Amino acid sequence: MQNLGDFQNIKLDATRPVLEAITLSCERDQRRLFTGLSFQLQTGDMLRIRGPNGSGKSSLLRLLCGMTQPVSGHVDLFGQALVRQRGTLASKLLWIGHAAGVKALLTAEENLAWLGALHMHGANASIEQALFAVGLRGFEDTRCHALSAGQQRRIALARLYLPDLPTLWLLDEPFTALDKAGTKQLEAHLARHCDRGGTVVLTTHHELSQQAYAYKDLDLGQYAA
Ligand SMILES: Nc1ncnc2c1ncn2[C@@H]1O[C@H](COP(=O)(O)OP(=O)(O)OP(=O)(O)O)[C@@H](O)[C@H]1O
Repeated sequence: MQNLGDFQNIKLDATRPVLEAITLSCERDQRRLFTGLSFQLQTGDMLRIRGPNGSGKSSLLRLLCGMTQPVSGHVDLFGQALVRQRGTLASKLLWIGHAAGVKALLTAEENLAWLGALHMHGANASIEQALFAVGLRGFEDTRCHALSAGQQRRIALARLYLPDLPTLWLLDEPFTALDKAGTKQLEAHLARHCDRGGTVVLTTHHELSQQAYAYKDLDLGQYAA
């Protein structure tokens, strides 16, 4: 079994953590990706997870939202073990995966209604406004197989503009396929969310603008064997 490295604790100032990783170790296909990873995130924190392809960024995000289990260690959410909150996770965190996840035969509006269904109910006006916010005005009724990769990504990201969202956002490669304007807009939206007391964890190869937000950095590549 290959050990790709140990982590140091990331010291993030804290009272009651929104999200806490406690000595997490992760394996995939009997291959050790990381060991002893610990950090805490508070309201207002933005954590960027970066590192080379295959270093375990998406795997870490999946641990943090309870989709997979660590080989050792655990994740706490709002001060309680995440595994004991399985039935209520949709109201506590929002995860957007690295694939756009849209259905080709559904329209932009239908896709967003479906993607947002875990967090909101009804409210067509909100769906329309969210699509407008990501620049898809006029594409509401277009089936997604007729949209570009960047436009499909924008549908997935439109979830971040729906009302009554959980405050903790876990985003896997959210900047993929976005143009410069879309990237800038998303950075500003994430910064605004944190300014309002939200918490964001994202994986990306993209260099975030330091001016947009004083984000924390976790470089998995530093720990690769
Ligand atoms: N579905 C899977 N089944 C088994 N192993 C997987 C699976 N997906 C990824 N892996 C392995 O887990 C390791 C980490 O993958 P992961 O997707 O977490 O990396 P990453 O840092 O997000 O990569 P990238 O920058 O390419 O998105 C890789 O070695 C990969 O081969």
